Amino acid sequence: MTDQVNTRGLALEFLLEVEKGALSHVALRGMLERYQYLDKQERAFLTRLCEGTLERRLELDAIINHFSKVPVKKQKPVIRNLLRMSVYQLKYMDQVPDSAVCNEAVRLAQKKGFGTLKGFVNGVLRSIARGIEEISFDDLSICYSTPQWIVDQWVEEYGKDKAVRMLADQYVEKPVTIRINETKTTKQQLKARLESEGVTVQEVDGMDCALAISGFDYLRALSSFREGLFHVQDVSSMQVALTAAPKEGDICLDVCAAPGGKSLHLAELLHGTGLVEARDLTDYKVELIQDNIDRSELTNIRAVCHDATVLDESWIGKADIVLADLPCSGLGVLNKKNDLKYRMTPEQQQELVELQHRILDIVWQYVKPGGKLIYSTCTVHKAENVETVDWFLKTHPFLLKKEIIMLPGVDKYDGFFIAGMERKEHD
Ligand SMILES: C[S@@+](CC[C@H](N)C(=O)[O-])C[C@H]1O[C@@H](n2cnc3c(N)ncnc32)[C@H](O)[C@@H]1O
Repeated sequence: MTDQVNTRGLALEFLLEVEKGALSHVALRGMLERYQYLDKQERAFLTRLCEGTLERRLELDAIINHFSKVPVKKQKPVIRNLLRMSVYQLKYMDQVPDSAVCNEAVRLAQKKGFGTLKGFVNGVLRSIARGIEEISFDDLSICYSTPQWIVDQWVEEYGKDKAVRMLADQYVEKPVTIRINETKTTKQQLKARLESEGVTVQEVDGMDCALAISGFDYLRALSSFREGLFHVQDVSSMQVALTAAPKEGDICLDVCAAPGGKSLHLAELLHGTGLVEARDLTDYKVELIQDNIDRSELTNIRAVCHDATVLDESWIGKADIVLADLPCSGLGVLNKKNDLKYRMTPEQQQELVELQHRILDIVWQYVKPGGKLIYSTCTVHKAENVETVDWFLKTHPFLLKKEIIMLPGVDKYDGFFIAGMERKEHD
């Protein structure tokens, strides 16, 4: 590693940006793109330090508060984030010697204009380095660094054993799964191509259209990705288009489609026939879908800007399949979105439930009699899943054909919910 101080300085910049409200995955991607000159090992160190410090924040703060006279909340943002990332290294990055962690933190404090607090940073970190093995926390919220209200909701909805497995799953390292674009390549060809690009490739049990990849630097550096030979998608998300099971010639409408993973999957399953209209709320989101369509070179799909809460009379009774993969609290994918848990609130969850009801109340009208409505979310919150479906079925002319509930850490892949419903022939 050429310059760890620089790498740590970048991690500190990232943490400050996120504290000011930036989305962590956007900020991290932006930084890795700006600093492409970093070598693979430095990028891995930086990614781990940024993501790890964020995802363990509540635990790190509890450790700092145990050893520091000034509580985290009262510290200057630069100092508290510097301490958090240093404690993360002390606790979770065994390859970094404790003395290096303390020395680099002191140097960084000075470099950032906090020379007067060098003694404080050094004192707190050296006490933590000496005492870290002796402190532990019983509280699930601190142990798994997850806000108390989420812990309470999961224990109430799933019981303590499952809730603990769901909490622990946030920290399990998983390979990236990809869906093969079978209109452009085969599994064997793609496997060989990825291996020639230095990627480690594994089969995914029971999923012929998927592979698990690891050991690559970043996706856009792979020509196989730029050529649209695959799409990054979790195995749970792949179940959505598989549940929809489109027949050749079907007309499909995805009402909340960006960045387009499930729409593209539907279009691929149609083998060049039929149509998928992939909609989202803003021009920016529609551009994301369009980029993915361009990369995949599929011709039976188009991206359109439309607000799903507004009825489009021209589509009433026209769709064989309507996909409603709706905005949700995302609590099934905390493994991938490491700071979402701090941003979500019970009030926002309630607003999302209301939005889901509003959208479903409009979009069911696009389904032909006998056609399918697929409702899905990437959360485990029952009010957004089974309870929304119960409400929908009581008030709309549909039958439930299939319900899939996947819990992180309990089932093998991301937490996800899918309800496959069929419109009755007569309302
Ligand atoms: C769960 S994501 C969809 C993921 C997508 N189906 C995929 O597989 O790539 C939900 C999407 O709903 C969009 N959205 C939110 N409110 C909307 C609205 N009123 N109308 C249309 N789209 C909306 C968001 O912009 C977001 O892209």
